[in-house]
Amino acid sequence: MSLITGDPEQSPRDCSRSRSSSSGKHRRGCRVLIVASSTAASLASLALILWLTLRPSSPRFSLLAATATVDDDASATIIVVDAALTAHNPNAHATALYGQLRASASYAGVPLGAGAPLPPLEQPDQDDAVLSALLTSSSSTSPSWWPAPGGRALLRVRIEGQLRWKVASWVSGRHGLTVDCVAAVVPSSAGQQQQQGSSSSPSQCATQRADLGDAFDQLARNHTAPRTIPVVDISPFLLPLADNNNSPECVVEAVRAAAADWGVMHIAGHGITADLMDRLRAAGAAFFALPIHAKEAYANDPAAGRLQGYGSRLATNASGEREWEDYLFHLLHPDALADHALWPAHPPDYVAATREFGRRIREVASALLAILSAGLLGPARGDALEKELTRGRAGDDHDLRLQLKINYYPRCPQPELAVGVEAHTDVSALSFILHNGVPGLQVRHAGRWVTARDEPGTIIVHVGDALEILSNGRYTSVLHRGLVNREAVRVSWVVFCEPPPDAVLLRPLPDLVTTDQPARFTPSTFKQHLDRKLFKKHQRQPVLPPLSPHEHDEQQQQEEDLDGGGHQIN
Ligand SMILES: O=C(O)CCC(=O)C(=O)O
Ligand SMILES: [Fe+2]
Repeated sequence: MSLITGDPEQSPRDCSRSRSSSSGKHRRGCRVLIVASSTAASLASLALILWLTLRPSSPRFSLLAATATVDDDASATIIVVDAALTAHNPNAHATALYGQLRASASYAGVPLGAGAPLPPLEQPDQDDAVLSALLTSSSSTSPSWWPAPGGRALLRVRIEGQLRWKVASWVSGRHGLTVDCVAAVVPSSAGQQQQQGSSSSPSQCATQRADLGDAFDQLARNHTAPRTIPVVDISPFLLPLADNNNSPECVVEAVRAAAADWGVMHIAGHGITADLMDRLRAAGAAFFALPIHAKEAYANDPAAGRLQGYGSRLATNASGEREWEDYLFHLLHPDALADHALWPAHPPDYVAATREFGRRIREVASALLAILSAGLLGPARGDALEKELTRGRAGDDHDLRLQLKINYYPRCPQPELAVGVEAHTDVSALSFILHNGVPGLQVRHAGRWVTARDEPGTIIVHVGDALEILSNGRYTSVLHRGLVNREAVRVSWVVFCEPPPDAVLLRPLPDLVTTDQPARFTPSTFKQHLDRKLFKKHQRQPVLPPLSPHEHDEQQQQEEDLDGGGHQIN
């Protein structure tokens, strides 16, 4: 009996043909799938490249004018706020699309009415647009908190909404937008002429930054993160007679690894007593507790080139940054070069405690430079970095300079709108930081901001630009910033350890320059490096991104790749 049936579909031949045709279909299907997915991938990467190259900077807002009018009649008090803001789209290739905009105003934390919707707006690149809002509130009694006639009211005018970007025909997702402006107005009554002084003067507005926030919240978040700044006990180099668990070789390796990977570490075993650190803290805190006129006796004048002394950045500065700090800055070492007239006479222990701290930090700086040199060139070359930073010469003119900056960050009611110190790298070789235990310092590591923990008794050490240059990039000048918070005043004492400004040429140590690893930096004096950085900083446009935290991290990284930020006085 034949197994061959009359059904062609069942014959082995047909069967094989049918198999080959199905695998042909399968191959065709696969090809289509491959072409489709590679087209989608190319389009996605094109969109990504487009986004990365054209990534827009957020619009900038300023308050053009605001008036407040009060109409008291028998039955109600009606307050009308009329505010006009300008929005500037600073981008060259991106249109800003604003939607769901709502304006509101408040006085002393009390909302003035329910707010008012604003029409959607499409703003072409480089365009300026005016947003105006008429906000009315009505209450049955005259509000007791309203300023007396002729008095000034600080009104908060806020615009919230959504922002999308349009680049060619591509439109981004929605980002939240919050704009806060403060308007100082003298309210007029309804019968008065408008000119009778109710208008506020133009001022900058702040755009909320998703990456900022209260330093305490950031620290709490950090506690669940696995990454923390390394703590290294350097006592074998500074306290050789102490009971050390570590060998000098282990210390060299731990410091080298921290300086290369993080550019920052907490150092323990530095030999500076808790008593001296407490005296320094008490003296600095007592200075900032003085009345403003007493502090202003030491005022600096950066515009006139006088950087040393007492200064304040409690405002939006010229480059659009909203830094929230007071500071005192002066040379600490060599003592003979210091201008002691700028060292506060009050409290009485300021000079003695600060001078003694300077002496001790100078010793720690030598020990750390020896450890870091050994980490680059081996134990026999422990003197290389300090020699290079001082040209191997003795005397005050060639000695390392120590500059002290005491940062005082007041409590900030809206920490998401301000930053203590903007992201920057220090120009110094090393910076030593002591603080009052209140969180705020954040360092950049592997694409994320990490909030420094309080490690009692330790001193934080940053690698600065000068050391990154000398090490030909093996040590990392750490990007960092200072956050503020609602609850507690933060004070930090930063000692910048630098080469003399003109006497030393900063360049990679010759032993670290090879054909495989050519010099990554061109030689310059410390002063030239500082000037170049300040120049770049002032050229830079502020970027206030209304982006989500992770987008912001990327954007921040991009900005950082362009320029590590500058610092006027370190
Ligand atoms: O306050 C801090 O911890 C850091 C301050 C800082 O980075 C600076 O003054 O350069
Ligand atoms: Fe700094």
